[in-house]
Amino acid sequence: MMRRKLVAGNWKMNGSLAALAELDAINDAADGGVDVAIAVPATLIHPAAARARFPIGAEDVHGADSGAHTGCVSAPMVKEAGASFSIVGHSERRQGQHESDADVKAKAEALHRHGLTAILCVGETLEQREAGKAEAVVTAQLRASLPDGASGDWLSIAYEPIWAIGTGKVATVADVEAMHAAIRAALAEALGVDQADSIRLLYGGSVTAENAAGLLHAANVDGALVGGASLTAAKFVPIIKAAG
Ligand SMILES: O=C[C@H](O)COP(=O)(O)O
Repeated sequence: MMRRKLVAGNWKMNGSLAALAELDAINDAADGGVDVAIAVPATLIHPAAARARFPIGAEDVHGADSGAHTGCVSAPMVKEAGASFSIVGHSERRQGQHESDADVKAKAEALHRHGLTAILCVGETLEQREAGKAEAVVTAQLRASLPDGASGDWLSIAYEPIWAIGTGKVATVADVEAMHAAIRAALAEALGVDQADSIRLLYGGSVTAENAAGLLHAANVDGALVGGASLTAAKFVPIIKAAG
């Protein structure tokens, strides 16, 4: 199956109204044969969506639609603001905000309920990798957080080894290919081969213009989830071009 490449940015807790000027140059690069998307802080979704000609998303949503959840935003809220997708299960939320696999599953299902798409993140710690448990940890995480009705129409999976995030340490192409093959096999077991083949698998963790081409054209790699290098057009546009 031909899966279009997706280069997604994640601004994390960075950016400002002034930073939205970066979107103008990204608009031009986003007109090619590669899907481009950027997740921004909740406060920037509305102005970013007005300025971008590609999908703008949230970095997280709550699993419920509304209620007593101080500080959280829901899928219908980010949709109203202009988001068409959200990241869920980023390790910075699994670790920093103690989110469980069940939480992540509920968040993804909330997005689907409201017609939004999801990028669901999984990844192992350095300790787990060094203990030889990386594939077991990641596939268990995936199975437990996989939403009901999972399909490539609305779901992508991002493999983000935690030790590679923001560290400048990149997984080798061989390691990424091995993990993505394990993820694809786990998806096939859960969903059947056809559904599993429809789901895009992104790699995230210190992706830059320099290493993007090798990673993006590796087997079973259908795109990238880019943190630091998505903050400026100068760094992000070459990654989009490397995917093409
Ligand atoms: O969501 C993006 C990832 O956490 C990767 O971040 P990074 O590119 O800054 O390493």
